[in-house]
Amino acid sequence: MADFDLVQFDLDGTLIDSVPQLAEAINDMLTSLNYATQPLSAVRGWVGNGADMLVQRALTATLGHIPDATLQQRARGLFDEAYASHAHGTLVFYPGVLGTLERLRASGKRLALVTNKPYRFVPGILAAAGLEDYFELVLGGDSLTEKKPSPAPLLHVCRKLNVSPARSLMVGDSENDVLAAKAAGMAVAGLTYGYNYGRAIADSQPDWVLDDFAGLVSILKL
Ligand SMILES: O=C(O)COP(=O)(O)O
Ligand SMILES: [Mg+2]
Repeated sequence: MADFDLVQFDLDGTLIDSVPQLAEAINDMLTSLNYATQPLSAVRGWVGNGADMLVQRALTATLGHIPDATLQQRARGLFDEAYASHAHGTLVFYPGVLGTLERLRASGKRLALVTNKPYRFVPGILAAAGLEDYFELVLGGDSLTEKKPSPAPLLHVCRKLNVSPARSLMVGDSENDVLAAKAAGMAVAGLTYGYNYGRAIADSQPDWVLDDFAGLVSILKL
């Protein structure tokens, strides 16, 4: 494997456990619509394809069928309103994340963040987490016309930062991260502790399977 100059990180389920805040927002949305709330464990299985899909999956589980466009749009507005107030709630990093990011930064690795979360929520979350100065470029799921599993955002970062995909490593918890990286011609490390629709990340065959974020130190030969 090549040496890597650039590391692109996923956010939810990789750096922070954001399901508690997402579940609060989903349940505020459901309550506003006079539906019963959903358990955290269910919400965990719906994360990965951005806010529209999260809302659609929650409504589909509640109604027993896919919501019509009017309800979907109304629910998405309610979700956004609720998530804006919950997103910065007690943020929980996974073990090893802060120390490892600091070590990567100190070693001169270039770092970027590519999440499927709508961009408008991301700077506030990074600031609340104290991560606002770590990433040279931050993309949300709606920053470009395509989100992961499309390789487009990962390739966009490579182009903008002038680093070839072959010298870039993707780090994520979901098959969307692995598929995007493989399609971009990038190596990828998959973390086992995040959200992958309840499936094992190893099934997507990332180049490395890590139980612990600090495992990046040896992949990056620090
Ligand atoms: O918002 C999502 O669905 C997932 O976000 P992520 O890409 O940071 O894991
Ligand atoms: Mg993720």
